[in-house]
Amino acid sequence: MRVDIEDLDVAYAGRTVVAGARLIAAAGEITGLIGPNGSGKSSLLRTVYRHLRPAAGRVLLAGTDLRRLSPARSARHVAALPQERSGDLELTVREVVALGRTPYKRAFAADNATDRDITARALTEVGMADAAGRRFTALSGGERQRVLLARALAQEPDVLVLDEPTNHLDVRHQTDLLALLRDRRRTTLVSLHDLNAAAAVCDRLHVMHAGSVVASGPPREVLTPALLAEVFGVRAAVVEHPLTGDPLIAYDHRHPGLPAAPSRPRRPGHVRPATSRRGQQ
Ligand SMILES: Nc1ncnc2c1ncn2[C@@H]1O[C@H](COP(=O)(O)OP(=O)(O)OP(=O)(O)O)[C@@H](O)[C@H]1O
Repeated sequence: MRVDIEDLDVAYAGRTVVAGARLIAAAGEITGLIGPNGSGKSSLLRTVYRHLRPAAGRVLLAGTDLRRLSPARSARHVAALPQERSGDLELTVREVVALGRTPYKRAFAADNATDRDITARALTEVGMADAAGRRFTALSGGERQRVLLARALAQEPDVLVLDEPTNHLDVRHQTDLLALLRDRRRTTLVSLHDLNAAAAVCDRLHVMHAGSVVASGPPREVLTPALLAEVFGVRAAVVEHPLTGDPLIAYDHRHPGLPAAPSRPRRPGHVRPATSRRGQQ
């Protein structure tokens, strides 16, 4: 199910932090959002999982304005792993994951056999089946992250929205999570700080800077030394990953960052404009 973000503004108490963002998350593709701290990635994602209302513009789900759907209906289509954490849930791991079934149930209805199967499968997929009976609050940060991903998977959404899903995860679990996303092949909108992970897993990337989408395209076209310098202020070489052939960014960690980029960078000429629809469904 395709997601269109059209001329989106997001504001907090009248302060605009995302301005005129346009992008498409094509059906069945993994669409990555990258950008420096504070560039607006979470704010944009919050409008897709309806934590925030757009100040202007629209989010379309398969052509329908999200705001025309009831919360329960949109929750059957869109599930999120947000940054704002429900950290104090006094529930077991299994109960937290079962919350993903809520949009399919009448108020206060108990889980049926299908709900229990889907919950168990989601826990297995994230490698947390053995922890099903533990208290959620007793888990480590990375374990909580995986349980909350299982909750989103149990929601059986058409669209997964993941805000920094690899936060807290060790390298093995990062790799497993990214493989899971690739295998599931559903429409996924994901923000990532790890640009090498983004290069490996995303079909298309959108780069945010100071509230605007400044470049869009396949990772190979977007992740260039010039863009990394201009948007992220780092010196880096982009080489070919010796095992996978994906772009691999080799950062120069020996020297401080480059001089601060202007808040509205020039759109790099070699990157396809953000509004391009070529190759999208
Ligand atoms: N709840 C909020 N209330 C007020 N301002 C906010 C809120 N959340 C974010 N902001 C501001 O909005 C701007 C964009 O923040 P946002 O969290 O969307 O960026 P981000 O790209 O996700 O950053 P990061 O990479 O650090 O997670 C920042 O200036 C931030 O301070």
